[in-house]
Amino acid sequence: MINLFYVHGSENHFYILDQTLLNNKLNDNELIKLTRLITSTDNDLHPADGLLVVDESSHQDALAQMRVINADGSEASMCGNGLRCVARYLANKYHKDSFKVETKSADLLVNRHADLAHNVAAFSVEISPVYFDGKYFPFQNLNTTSILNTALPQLSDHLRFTAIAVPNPHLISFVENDHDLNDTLGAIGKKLNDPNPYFTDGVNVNFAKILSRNKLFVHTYERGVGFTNACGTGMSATSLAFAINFPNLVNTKEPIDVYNPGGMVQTKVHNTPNSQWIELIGNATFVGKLSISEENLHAAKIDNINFTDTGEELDYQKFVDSIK
Ligand SMILES: N[C@@H](CCC[C@H](N)C(=O)O)C(=O)O
Repeated sequence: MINLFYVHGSENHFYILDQTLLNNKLNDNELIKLTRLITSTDNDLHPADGLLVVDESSHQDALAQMRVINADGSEASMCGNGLRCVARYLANKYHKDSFKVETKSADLLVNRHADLAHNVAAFSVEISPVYFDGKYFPFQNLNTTSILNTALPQLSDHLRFTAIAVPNPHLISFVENDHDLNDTLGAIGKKLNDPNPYFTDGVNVNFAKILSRNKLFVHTYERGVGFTNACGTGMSATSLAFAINFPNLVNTKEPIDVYNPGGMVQTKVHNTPNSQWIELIGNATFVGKLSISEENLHAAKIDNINFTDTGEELDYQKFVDSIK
């Protein structure tokens, strides 16, 4: 039997599959079918936004490789909440606290962090490379070549937007009321992730409320998923947009507290002319494991649900209560 680990960062849930444990690795079609199974709401599995696939890396510097398959079967170039969970998985497997993980665009540094609370393990992960260039998030028909605190009347009659790839694409807006934070976000997120003339590859859409100096609440409509409890790359890109668009409200020498519907993370923005990257610090919670035969993994089939709970979720919920 093979274990699929059920994990979350800020309640952004995934299953981790370690391909190195299999006699025969799943091919890409099988990975997509498995992702559709574990993200479907038509079964009794714990719900997830995607599959994190761990494999060997051919890069000299990297301990292992992580791939991210979204619920709709598309592959993302990065996942911040997922990388923290994979970092914890690899840290335990290889008895290391600091190492690099190969992702689609870069080998990223991860470090074990002090627990956030009793039994709430945490990791910090590098979010990079950062791009403002439209070639990393192709957009068209918006009558602009860059989106940096820019009004986009095609999308909204009152909001301004910033687009940043980290390196997956994010569109960000700072909003003032709950209607925009939820309903307008849902409408724009859906519009830009259905076939549309503006972002033809889709885009992750993050709406943020500024709570105070170095403090944000971020809500995300994810490409390939829909509304999510939290998006690690989204909170990182939004923190950078916060520092750029509201320099009087951000001290980049201090962490930014980023609250989200599933909890909170901290970000550290590194924004110098020569280097832009973000450090994302947050929980990496292992809720439990689902045991499944290798044959059923290949067939994307579950005969009976064999799930073992770790008990960590109870402690995570206590942590969330403590920050409310
Ligand atoms: N939840 C993730 C981002 C996952 C990828 C995204 N859906 C995309 O397609 O870019 C995170 O925590 O960063």
